[in-house]
Order: sequence, then C-alpha cells, then structure tokens
Amino acid sequence: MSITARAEVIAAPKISVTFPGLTKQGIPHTDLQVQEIVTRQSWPNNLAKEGGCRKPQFHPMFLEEAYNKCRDICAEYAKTFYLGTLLMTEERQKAIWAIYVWCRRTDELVDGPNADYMNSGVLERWEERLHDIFDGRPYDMLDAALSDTVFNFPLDIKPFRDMIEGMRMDTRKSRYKNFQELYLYCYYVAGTVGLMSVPVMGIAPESSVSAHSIYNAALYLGIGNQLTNILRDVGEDASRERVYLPQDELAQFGLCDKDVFSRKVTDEWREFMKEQITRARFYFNLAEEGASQLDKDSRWPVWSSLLLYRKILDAIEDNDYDNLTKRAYVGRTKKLLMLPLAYTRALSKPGFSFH
Ligand SMILES: CC(C)=CCC/C(C)=C/CC/C(C)=C/CC/C(C)=C/[C@@H]1[C@@H](COP(=O)(O)OP(=O)(O)O)[C@]1(C)CC/C=C(\C)CC/C=C(\C)CCC=C(C)C
Ligand SMILES: Nc1ncnc2c1ncn2[C@@H]1O[C@H](COP(=O)(O)OP(=O)(O)OP(=O)(O)O)[C@@H](O)[C@H]1O
Ligand SMILES: [Mn+2]
Repeated sequence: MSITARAEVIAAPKISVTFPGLTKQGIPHTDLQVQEIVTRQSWPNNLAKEGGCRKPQFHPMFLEEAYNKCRDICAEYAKTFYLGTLLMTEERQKAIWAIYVWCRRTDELVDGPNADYMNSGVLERWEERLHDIFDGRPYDMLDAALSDTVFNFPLDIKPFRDMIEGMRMDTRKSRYKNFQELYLYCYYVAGTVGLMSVPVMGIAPESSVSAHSIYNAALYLGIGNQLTNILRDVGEDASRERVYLPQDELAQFGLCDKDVFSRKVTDEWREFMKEQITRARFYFNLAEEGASQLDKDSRWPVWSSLLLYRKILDAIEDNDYDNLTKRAYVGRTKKLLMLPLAYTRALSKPGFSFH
C-alpha cells in the first residue's frame, strides 16, 4: 500500500481538515518540492557543483576548528540529540552538526536575544550568506563548516531557503486561519530539517522503498516535532501574543484567542487538545516507517528524536492538558530509558511495507 493511500485511511479526521502534503487538495507546493529535491539528489552532483564551483580548499586545521565549534554548540543546545550523533560516522556527524548550527542560528534570528533587531533586511542578508555558503564563499567559520558539508553531501539549497522563508512568515504572521496555513509554517521551519538531513544520513542500501517516500517521512517527522513543540509551548507563545493553533478548529470547540490568553483549562480546551495531539501522533506514525529505511548508523538519533518528542505529547496528557500554565517536561529518567529503546528500534531492518 502506498504511504499516501495509508494516510488517507488513518486520517479519518474528526476535525474536518485534509492532511496537506499527502493529497492533491493539500499544498501541492510542498509535495512538488520533495519531488524536485529527490530528482536532484539522484544527480551525481549538487547544484553548487553543477554551477561550476569547485570544492573550497580550507586549511584542514581551520576546518577542524570550525566543525569543533559546531559540535560544541550542538552539545550545548541539544544534549540528547548530540549523544545520538556520536554513533554516526565521523563525516556524517560533522555534517549534521554544521546543519544543526545553521538551523539554530536561523531560528535565533527571530527567537534569540537579538530578535528585536529583526527586519526584512536581516533575512535578505542571511539568504545572501546562504548562497555564498553554497558557492563555496563562507562569511565566517560556522558558515565554512556548512560550506564544506554541502560539497561532501548532495545537499540542495531549497530546504535551507525555505527555512528562511519560514522565519519571514513568523515575523509577519501571528495567527493561522486553518491547519493548511499552519502546516505550511511547520514545513518551512521543521519539515525542511528532515529534507536537509536525509542526504547526510543516507538511505539503507537494502531499502526497497522509493526515495520520495523516505523524504516525505523525514518531512513528516519535522511536522510532528513542530506540532508537538507548538502544543508544548502554547502558554509561552501566548505571552508573546502568538497563537500557533488553527483558528477555525479553536472555533469548532467554542474557543478563541481570548480563551488561550485567559489560561483557563476547560473541558472544551481538553477536547480541543486531544484532537491536536492525535494529529501530531499521526505525523509521528508516518515518520516511523521512513526512520527504518535510513542507513543503519543514522537510525538511532532519528528514533531518539521521534521517541523523545512523542513523549512530550504524553506529558501534556499527564498534565491534564494544561499547556497554558505549564510546560510539559519529560523527566530525565524517562528520557534516559528512551535511549536504549530508540537503539533497539534502530536495529530493526528496513521493512518493505510501503513504496
Ligand atoms: C538526526 C536528527 C534529529 C537530525 C536533525 C538535526 C538538525 C539539523 C536539527 C535542527 C533543528 C533546528 C535548530 C531547527 C530550527 C527551527 C526549530 C527551532 C525547529 C524546532 C526544533 C526543536 O528544537 P527546540 O525544541 O530546541 O526548539 P525551541 O527551543 O522551541 O526553539 C523543531 C521542533 C524541529 C525539529 C525537527 C527535526 C529535528 C526534524 C527531524 C527529521 C529528521 C532528522 C529526518 C529523519 C528521517 C526520516 C526518514 C524519518
Ligand atoms: N525533557 C524534556 N522535556 C521536554 N522537552 C525537551 C526535553 N528535553 C529536551 N526537550 C526539547 O527537545 C529539544 C531537543 O532535545 P534534546 O534532548 O536534544 O535537548 P536537551 O539539551 O537534552 O534539552 P534539555 O536541555 O531541555 O534537557 C530541546 O531543545 C527541548 O526543546
Ligand atoms: Mn525556537
């Protein structure tokens, strides 16, 4: 059965929305883009090389220092994820650290301490720098690590540009009319991470499913993570006057922004949250199938990310759906127990259940 067909079966949404990216009624833009990227990945070279650029020749010690800096940032911001990367081959872990740092810096432009200085010029300049990275002309040391990475792996610039587009969207918009709008935002800021990661993590040689479906699964893991991140942070985002929830679905449960800002956990809120959690789990389930298709050395960090983020949904339930005054947290013990489980999952061979 194809992943698309299965998604339609599972969806049976109580909320009357489609799951874009999977169906023609959705956002074909996103799906087309996956198609385009997969096609490019199958070329022997990436776009930068095709444009005639040669691999930049950095001094090996400079590169080592650049990657070490990326490693340190990754270890500081995402400890568990960093542990997961340690099981990857050296080339892959360096590449993932460099991508992580670029994503983190992009996110910090809008979320970080200098966010007050954010304007369209800042993002334009950041995008120019991105092109320079892909052309082998990095601006600083952290950019140099990514520049080296894009010449070592068949990375496409499109998901990187799309992430910047997501930051633009975030600066312009603080409400989402429906799930379709929210899905696009989630694709931009997190689905893109999945698309960036697959060429580095590699597909298992024994996998017989299409590359297209694996890229889709990676995109869905990003969507699941971002939806979870949003549900965990509703209260925190409300303090910044932001509501990353579909307005039409709030209304279906008799809710509106005022209820979010009042921070009262009512039965309506609980019912609404149950539906949102179901949807996030739906995307995690889709991603699971792809995680087993990755190269065996890359599966552990992916399973860790999937299981950790999924646990945050359980923690929201354990808080009786109070994500307005509390931040769902997965305790250290639970988190550590999850690592061997992720490892066991990572040992499972690619299945042949979808194409
Ligand atoms: C192996 C692995 C997990 C690789 C991904 C590493 C990577 C490059 C991560 C970058 C993450 C990042 C900094 C993104 C910027 C935008 C952002 C902040 C998105 C949110 C991440 C959570 O971060 P955090 O909780 O720290 O955010 P705040 O503190 O609230 O700012 C997101 C929720 C997105 C995370 C999305 C992913 C990690 C995508 C995972 C998908 C894959 C790795 C593909 C796996 C492949 C298959 C086939 C399933
Ligand atoms: N125990 C947790 N409960 C809820 N969310 C978490 C937890 N641990 C991490 N996260 C979220 O997942 C993201 C990445 O996870 P990771 O475990 O790699 O980071 P971390 O450095 O271990 O996080 P933390 O410093 O919060 O323990 C974090 O940035 C955070 O937003
Ligand atoms: Mn953020």
